[in-house]
Amino acid sequence: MSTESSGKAAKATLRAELLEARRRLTADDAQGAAAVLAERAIGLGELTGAGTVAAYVSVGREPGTRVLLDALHARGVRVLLPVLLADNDLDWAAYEGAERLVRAGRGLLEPAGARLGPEAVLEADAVLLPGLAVDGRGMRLGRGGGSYDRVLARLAHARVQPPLVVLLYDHEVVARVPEEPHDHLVHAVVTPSGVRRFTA
Ligand SMILES: Nc1nc2c(c(=O)[nH]1)N(C=O)[C@@H](CNc1ccc(C(=O)N[C@@H](CCC(=O)O)C(=O)O)cc1)CN2
Ligand SMILES: Nc1ncnc2c1ncn2[C@@H]1O[C@H](COP(=O)(O)OP(=O)(O)OP(=O)(O)O)[C@@H](O)[C@H]1O
Repeated sequence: MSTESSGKAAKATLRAELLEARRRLTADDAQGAAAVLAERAIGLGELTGAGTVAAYVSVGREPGTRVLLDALHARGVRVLLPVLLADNDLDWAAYEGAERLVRAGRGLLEPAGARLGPEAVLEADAVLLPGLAVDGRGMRLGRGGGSYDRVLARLAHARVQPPLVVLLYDHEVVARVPEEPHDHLVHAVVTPSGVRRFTA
């Protein structure tokens, strides 16, 4: 078996375990974590000077981003949110408040405003990306759609290097995330117990 296919299989196994663990979280667990995560994330140096932040709307038992989105929006930061395209690539639109979010496919909430195009993410001064796990190198495991792999490839191609930050639960910082050649490292992870930065 090639390194690539074994990485893919190992990712699928770890992804299933972590999604199952998230499903077991109670609403109270999730709400408690979201409040602490928001407080930590709002104070991040990576976000304090940012004029534009690319983020996402947490759904289900994902580590909560809603309080953070409102705090950034209230601070005058331009917050870009993803819009899932048919091929799993991401378009972007500005966050205009919770009342301007609409239900989309796959349980997602997406911004109702004008689509800015997939290249809009290149304007972000920091990128908050979803994940299921990260390891001590900053290797991230996503949902497997490859959406953020494409975002990260697009940033690398344009030679822009905004800080890449993942919000996770504590147990999702793991010893090792299986990797494939297309994977990119992130710079920091925020969990309820703290912030960890990775140096390449
Ligand atoms: N909140 C959020 N928004 C995001 C992402 C994400 O991971 N989280 N994405 C990251 O790339 C993109 C959307 N990609 C997605 C890919 C797969 C599934 C998915 O498998 N959903 C399940 C139902 C939800 C669940 O229980 O997990 C499904 O369709 O069966 C969802 C979003 C862009 N927006
Ligand atoms: N730059 C790219 N362009 C198009 N497809 C890509 C790119 N990078 C990776 N992919 C494809 O996306 C699929 C999912 O990759 P992977 O399992 O690494 O996703 P992930 O990083 O866990 O998820 P996500 O990026 O959505 O958070 C793979 O089949 C991979 O070949």
